[in-house]
Amino acid sequence: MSGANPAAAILAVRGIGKVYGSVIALTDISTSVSAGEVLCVLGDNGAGKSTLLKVLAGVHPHSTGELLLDGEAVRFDGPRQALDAGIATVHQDLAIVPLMPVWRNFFLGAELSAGRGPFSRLKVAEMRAHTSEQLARMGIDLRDVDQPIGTLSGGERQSVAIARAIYFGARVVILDEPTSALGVKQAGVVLRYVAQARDRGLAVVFVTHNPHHAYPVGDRFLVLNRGASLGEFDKAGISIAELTRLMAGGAELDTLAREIERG
Ligand SMILES: Nc1ncnc2c1ncn2[C@@H]1O[C@H](COP(=O)(O)OP(=O)(O)OP(=O)(O)O)[C@@H](O)[C@H]1O
Repeated sequence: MSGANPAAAILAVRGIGKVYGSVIALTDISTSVSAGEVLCVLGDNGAGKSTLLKVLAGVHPHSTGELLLDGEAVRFDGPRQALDAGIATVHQDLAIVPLMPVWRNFFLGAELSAGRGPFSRLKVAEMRAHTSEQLARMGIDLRDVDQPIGTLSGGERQSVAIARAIYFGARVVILDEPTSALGVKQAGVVLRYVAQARDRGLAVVFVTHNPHHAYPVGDRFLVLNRGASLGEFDKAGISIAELTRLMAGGAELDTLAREIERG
């Protein structure tokens, strides 16, 4: 079913489970992602996608099973520790300051400066140049890195966030529904940069409920349903029609269609 090679994986989970009080959010999930690969995590509302993402990103500790980084079992104390280990998450609602220039947002919280204390000054020219260079490397063609980031399209903003994660040393990028609020064309923009990240050797975890966005860019597809795995598939092992049907709970939809058919 799946051609995953856990031995080569940067990040993996083995039999992971997560409970919130009495709510079982995940049971017995195993998967992995390697450099230069896109793992798509698919599922309907409440399937457990966000919970898996939070375990991978160090936001919530897992309740059972193992989280493996470069083959070693780890337990992150928080998202900072995961980030230091090279696991970056790009959230759907990006933490940006819309009125600030693109370059300022690119370096937000990690500004380059010279000197100390009251005499320190921001290295503005360098930050501008680095931003332009990094965006160009991702094939992101912005007219001007001085324009407020709020003037970019949603797809471009997500793409800048991906480029930023790579620049600051991510080996694994977790994308949390990056295309769900976007139209077809803008989603295409983001998918192109997901492929760029993969081609630059990153391990990408792409969380989505849209199989049409996942399929073109994914190498493997983990389908979740009510906290359990419905299976993990190589692209060669599943068609987009099958993936869509599996996600939507094919049999349930067929029954519904029969029920609401006109007599
Ligand atoms: N902090 C929490 N406390 C209690 N239950 C939670 C918590 N977070 C998630 N859950 C429950 O865990 C289950 C899985 O939720 P999760 O958010 O991971 O699903 P999801 O696939 O990301 O769904 P969606 O696409 O709607 O965001 C749900 O039943 C949800 O109600």
